Amino acid sequence: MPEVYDPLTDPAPAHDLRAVLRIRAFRRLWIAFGLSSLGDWIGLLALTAMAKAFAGDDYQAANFAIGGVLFLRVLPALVMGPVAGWVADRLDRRWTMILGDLIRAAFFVTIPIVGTLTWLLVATVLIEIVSLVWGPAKDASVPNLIPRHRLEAANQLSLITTYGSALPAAALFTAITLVTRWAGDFSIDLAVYLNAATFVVSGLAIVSVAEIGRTPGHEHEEHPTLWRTMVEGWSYVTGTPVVRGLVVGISGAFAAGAVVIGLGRTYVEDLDAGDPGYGLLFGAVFGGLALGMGFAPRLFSGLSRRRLFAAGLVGSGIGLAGLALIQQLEIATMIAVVLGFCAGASWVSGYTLLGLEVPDNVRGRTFAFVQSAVRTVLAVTLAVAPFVAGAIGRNTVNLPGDRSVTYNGASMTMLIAAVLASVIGLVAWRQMDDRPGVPFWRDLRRSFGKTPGVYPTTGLFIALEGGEGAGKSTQAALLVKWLEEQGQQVLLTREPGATDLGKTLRQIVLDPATGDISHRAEALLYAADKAEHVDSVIWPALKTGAVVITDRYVDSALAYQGSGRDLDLTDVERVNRWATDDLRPNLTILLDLPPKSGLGRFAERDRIEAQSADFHERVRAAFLELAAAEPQHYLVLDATLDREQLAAKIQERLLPILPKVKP
Ligand SMILES: Nc1ncnc2c1ncn2[C@@H]1O[C@H](COP(=O)(O)OP(=O)(O)OP(=O)(O)O)[C@@H](O)[C@H]1O
Ligand SMILES: Cc1cn([C@H]2C[C@H](O)[C@@H](COP(=O)(O)O)O2)c(=O)[nH]c1=O
Repeated sequence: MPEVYDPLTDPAPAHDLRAVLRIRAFRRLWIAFGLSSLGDWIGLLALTAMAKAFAGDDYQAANFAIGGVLFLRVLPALVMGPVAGWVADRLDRRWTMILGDLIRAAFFVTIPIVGTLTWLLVATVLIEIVSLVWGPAKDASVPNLIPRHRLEAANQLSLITTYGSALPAAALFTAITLVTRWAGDFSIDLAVYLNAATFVVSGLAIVSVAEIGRTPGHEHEEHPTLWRTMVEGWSYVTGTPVVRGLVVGISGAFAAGAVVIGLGRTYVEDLDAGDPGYGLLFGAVFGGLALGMGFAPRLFSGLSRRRLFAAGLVGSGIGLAGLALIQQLEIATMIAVVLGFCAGASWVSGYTLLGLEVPDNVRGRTFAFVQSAVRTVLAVTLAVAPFVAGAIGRNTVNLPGDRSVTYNGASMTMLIAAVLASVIGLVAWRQMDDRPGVPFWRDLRRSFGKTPGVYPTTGLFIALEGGEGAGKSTQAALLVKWLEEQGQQVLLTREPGATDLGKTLRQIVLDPATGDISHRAEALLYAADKAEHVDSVIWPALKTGAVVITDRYVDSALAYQGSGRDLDLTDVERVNRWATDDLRPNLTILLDLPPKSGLGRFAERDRIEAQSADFHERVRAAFLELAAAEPQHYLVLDATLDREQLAAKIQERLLPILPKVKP
């Protein structure tokens, strides 16, 4: 049985990489794939060096041998991707990975022993085929080992480890070949044996990750044939708009990157920048990529991942257009960093979305499909882009008034790719947007640099939120009763009005006699109630280990004063975070009800209830938006259900996260 991890048991922010590594099963898998990646890179370096050695002194033969190794590493993915996905979804993923590692180790060991170029090339293909199965089995397992809200951080770690291990691998390879120089060609053999050893250790590390196992819940399913699996996988990818958008988008991001790599050489030639310029451009794109993967999720922590994915793509397109149009190396380098950043942001969020949105039983196939699509796009783009650039050539167009514009093939091809990447980004946006009607710029401004918040580690903090008459007080009372039956120490409180000061403030804000007051004054009165409430009621109770239930909290201020009154949401948020010391509920239960139904449950109206229907509609939409931005901290319920049904759903959600009751 997989360990049960609940998002609420570890209060660390979602993007905290250390929190992901605290999850034992993931940590072990991470060590394993870190070693596999290290081995993979050492293997690539060692095999190209060995191929050159086998080819002898003939310059042309050596180039063909090295090119052969590189080509054969890409080729199997084009042909074998769907088969690899079938294996990853059908077989026990843990054993697939263990055997995969051991088989790869065995193949590597045979290469220096057999000692021929032909076997080296054959073994390269066989190793690559095994890797093709291993990768999707690993990618598809990760979402089962960690809570949903940590998947992005886990993917950041995976990508950083996979690509970042190239550096230590290069250092290790150099060290081995330098230290064992006396051994001649045998020093490369040593590198290959070391590489095989990393695979063996990786396989052994996976033995201890029992949580991976076979896809839970699918043990008794019939096993479809390879052909049916492929057809089903294909119809799933093409027939599910979100997944289709993701696959098209990820391929687009890779095509944009491949254009820069494929045309970089001629592009810098046109800038008279030569080899150093090429190195700079290359470094800028990859540096930006690493920054995007590492920092974009944290920087835009409040932005919907679907939006971040599509916006990253459009950003890459715009960056590419900038590169094409600006013919100055310094500025081009800065643009290349931005381009890489956008592509990195898109890559990590796309990868995370695949893990979140694709059901477990087709996840292996989907990852394998993406792997094949990406490699095909890379191969085709790398081959076609220089050809298109060459066909366009260098041209000068004469303009009226003795003016002329000179453009070259590389820039023009980049411009074409820029338009394509932007269009793909927009198509992905249309297919996937999960916040229709919310303007992107407003969303972006709000999400930028949001603070992670403080989640209590003693006791449990629960907020009930929703519009007027949604049933919060009713559910709060039922919840208190149930929690006490569970032996919990419970405190029920509310906003505004739980303290002496709060009672006075409540009277002011809700009494119709108060009339119209400044919206900012209203926001500050509610915030003052919260400050007193948190300091004198909520924190002291949490510190004793109690379950604190508050009937309304900060979300009410964001919805009523922020969206209802239309104050600047960032300001309202800042004031409320300050007032509450950024204390956040472990779980917010949102009871969603059309305002008409809720208001219809009362005869009398207080000052806020008496606001317009539009006001209450804005409030409802704002609550839903807040929940959608951080689903791991919310339980959204349809409040038209009857009281008992709602209470049962709340209990089911809370049961696994209740504090341990002291005997
Ligand atoms: N699930 C339900 N179905 C139908 N009526 C309900 C339901 N839950 C509560 N009610 C009724 O709706 C009215 C409002 O309920 P309640 O006071 O719990 O709502 P509330 O969200 O706390 O309201 P307020 O906006 O004043 O905070 C009460 O008369 C209650 O009995
Ligand atoms: C906390 C909080 C509340 N409000 C509004 C929402 C309601 O109309 C009232 C509280 O009445 P209830 O019967 O206790 O639900 O106040 C708000 O506008 N801003 C807030 O921060």
